[in-house]
Amino acid sequence: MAGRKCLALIAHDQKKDEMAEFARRNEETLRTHWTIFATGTTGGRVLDAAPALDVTRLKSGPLGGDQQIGALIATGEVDALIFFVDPLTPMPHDVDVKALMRLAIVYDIPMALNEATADRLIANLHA
Ligand SMILES: O=C(CO)COP(=O)(O)O
Repeated sequence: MAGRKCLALIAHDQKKDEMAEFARRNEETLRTHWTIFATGTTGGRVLDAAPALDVTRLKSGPLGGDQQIGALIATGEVDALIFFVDPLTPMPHDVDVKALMRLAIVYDIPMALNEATADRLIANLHA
């Protein structure tokens, strides 16, 4: 749908419940105003929680999904990134996570790393 913005969603395993709840709680706003790209497992959880959403599932993060989202940012296709990061668990693909955040900074994409910021981001950007 023309005029919709593109949102990238990612959540680490310990944050996936939070992401599912975020999607469920904001289903109407997300459905109306946002096209969503998500890493594989996160996208599955989001669709389970909010089936009406337009979600394209990419590869799982550890298998390259973070880098796919980075590529979309680099080509100008992502308007905002919501990444619920688990700060307490070491990740084998930590370099990919850092690279993705780096691109979000380079291309000046609004980036929410927790729920409080994510709520404000989607509320402000869809207008
Ligand atoms: O690991 C991730 C981000 O670094 C998320 O990937 P999944 O959504 O496939 O679990």
